[in-house]
Amino acid sequence: MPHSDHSHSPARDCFVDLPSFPENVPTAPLLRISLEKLLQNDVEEQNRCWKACCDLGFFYLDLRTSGVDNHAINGGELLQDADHLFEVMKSFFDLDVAEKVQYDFKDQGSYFGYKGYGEGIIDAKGTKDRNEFYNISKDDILSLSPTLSAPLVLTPHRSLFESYIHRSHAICMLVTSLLSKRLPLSEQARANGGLEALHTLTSNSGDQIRFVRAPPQEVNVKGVALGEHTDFGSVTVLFNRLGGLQVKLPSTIPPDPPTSSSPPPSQTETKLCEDGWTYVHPLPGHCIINLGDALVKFSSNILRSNIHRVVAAPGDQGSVTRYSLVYFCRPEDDIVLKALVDGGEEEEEDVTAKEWTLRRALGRRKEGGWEASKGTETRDTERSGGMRV
Ligand SMILES: O=C(O)CCC(=O)C(=O)O
Ligand SMILES: [Fe+2]
Repeated sequence: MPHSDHSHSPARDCFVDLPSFPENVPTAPLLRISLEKLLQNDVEEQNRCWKACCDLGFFYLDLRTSGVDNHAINGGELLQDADHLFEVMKSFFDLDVAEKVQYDFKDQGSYFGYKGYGEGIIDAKGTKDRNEFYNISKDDILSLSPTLSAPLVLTPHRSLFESYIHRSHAICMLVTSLLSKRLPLSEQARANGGLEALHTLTSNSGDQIRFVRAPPQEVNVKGVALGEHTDFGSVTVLFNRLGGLQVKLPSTIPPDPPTSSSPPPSQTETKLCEDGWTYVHPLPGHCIINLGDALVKFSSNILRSNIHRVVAAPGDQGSVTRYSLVYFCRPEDDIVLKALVDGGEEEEEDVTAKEWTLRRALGRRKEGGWEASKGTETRDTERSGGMRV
């Protein structure tokens, strides 16, 4: 059965006012899962979603619903919040660097707030990244922790952040509850409420909104903006509009071939598609969902947290500034990241979600921190060789 089952409809697949995604590069065959069908408890769609979570850990979620939304989950309103946040993040990134750096809290041991351009590393050699971040803490916005200082352009938008957190978290819980039902959780883990009970919105956690900006790169330099990584948490909701996100496909999943061979892709783009690296084609009306390391650990490798990175956007898209909006849903701070399934693999050490996130996030902020910032990628490499637990 082909992994990819989506049909391309060019008119629907373009974002207005942005160059279109080129047809001459291979793309990742992410399944398109319909939120509407999941909300209708469509078993076939649940099966596809489960399969995507085990095979690749990445899928598109079509948020365009026609009225089946419930109080917590509303695809159309989440899309509206995301549109609004793209505008808000531009106003933040447009501030002077001198102002933005006032909100870099790294020296206080926090990964919330601003990370300047080149202030993170993308590999073991210490190569600098090519993007800026601004991380907003869920606990701060929901008043579960002290309020961090924030620039004036952002403070009027706290209620938008709150709405976006609620709506994204609800999507993450929909996915988590589907996975919780299908995993062979131990009796104890199930009696304790399954995976959902580890992600209560009102408990302290490292959940965060992230704004990302990457400027166009020089044509002959075009390289990696955000180094290869797996996400640390449980479920990630991602909105991007320009290409540049790449996943490293396991050998069992071939990329979708380019739909046109002329003009040929640039040498840099061809090089960026070596070793299984493949572009993800952003789709309007959809978010991209991917799973993080916490779910790999809870499921003892049944679920997949795939390696990904961000490179310069391909084709004409490379001349435009790239923005993306992310929501990271993570287990509550005190939860120990260990197998919750019967007969699961033992972890080498007991690490709580809070320790894990701090170690991984801050590791990428310092030279020589690469090793400490690593996640479950090694298991990923073993699995891409065909190993399945
Ligand atoms: O910008 C993107 O498309 C992906 C960003 C990402 O992977 C991350 O922030 O963890
Ligand atoms: Fe990521």
